[in-house]
Amino acid sequence: MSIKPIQFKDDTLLMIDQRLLPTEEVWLEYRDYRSIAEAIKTMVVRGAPAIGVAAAYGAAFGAREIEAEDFAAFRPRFEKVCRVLAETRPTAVNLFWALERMTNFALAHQELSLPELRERLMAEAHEIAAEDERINRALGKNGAALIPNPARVLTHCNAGALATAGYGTALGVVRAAVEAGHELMVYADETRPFLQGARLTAWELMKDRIPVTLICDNMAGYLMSRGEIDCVIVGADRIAANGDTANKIGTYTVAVLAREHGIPFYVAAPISTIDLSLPDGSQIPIEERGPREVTHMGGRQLAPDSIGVRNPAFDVTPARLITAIITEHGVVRDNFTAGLKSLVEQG
Ligand SMILES: CSC[C@H]1O[C@H](OP(=O)(O)O)[C@H](O)[C@@H]1O
Repeated sequence: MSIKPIQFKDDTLLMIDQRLLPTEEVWLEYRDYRSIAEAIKTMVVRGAPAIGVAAAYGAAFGAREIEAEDFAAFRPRFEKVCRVLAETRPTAVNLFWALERMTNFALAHQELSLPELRERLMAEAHEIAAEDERINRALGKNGAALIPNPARVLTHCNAGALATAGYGTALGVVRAAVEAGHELMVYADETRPFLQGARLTAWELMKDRIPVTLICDNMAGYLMSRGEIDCVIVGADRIAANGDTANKIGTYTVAVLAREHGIPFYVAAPISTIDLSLPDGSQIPIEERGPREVTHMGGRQLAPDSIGVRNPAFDVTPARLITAIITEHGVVRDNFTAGLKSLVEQG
């Protein structure tokens, strides 16, 4: 049973602190939108779908903090809550998808009393969380059919249960393949600088007793050249209308290597990660994070003081390097523009 990194108990949001895994399993408690926004920004909670779920809960808690006579007075204050949450991280479109859904829900129910609206908004956040896990299981089943049996699967970053409300997207495909009886093992890229692969993917797969081997990011090409990788599967933070995909920094590098070696490269993501408003990936905002993630590891300084640092947290893999995009509504193999539009319109 895969972990649920976001839980709601006794009117409190509990989120596992993903900055401390794998050595410390610390659950933090949240009851206000500003602390939830800080948790997203500092990557206590991370992963596109999980960020969306956390933002939905942030909006619901924010609504509870608003004292207003009527909806007309409530609305601008609720929109401010959503703005604070929207300003946390720019790349994962799930964040904005969730906030838009919460805003539209409030507008559609503005005739309710404010106490009732507040409760219904919290219920909507619960629904978004519950839907996410159901979506991941459907996505996993759609993707499992693509995984060879046996298979050595390379992943990058963490698109697992820890990156969602449960089960995972890329790792949801891995879990579904295992549940379908596939014999497989996973090579997990460590994924510098935040080490989601080493710290999170390795940890959650070992908890689920799925064979996993950790590699440094610069080892993937060597293993591919020796025929030791059968397919690659990654998550996504934003997929443009033509299939260009933003994902964790280093994903593009893996995709180029996979193409060079004739290895299938799969992207697994829910429909809420598809952004049809962007015709291609050139306009996807790429988050730049602080230098300390690069210059320090575990509190130890790795580079000279005042060294110049770049730290883009994502890159964009062009659709031409992607074999298929796996969603809960089905798999798109080529002509991504038409295929993705059709999947999104299935609603
Ligand atoms: C299903 S998670 C999608 C995506 O989010 C991660 O980014 P971050 O850890 O910075 O939130 C990574 O790119 C995953 O592939």
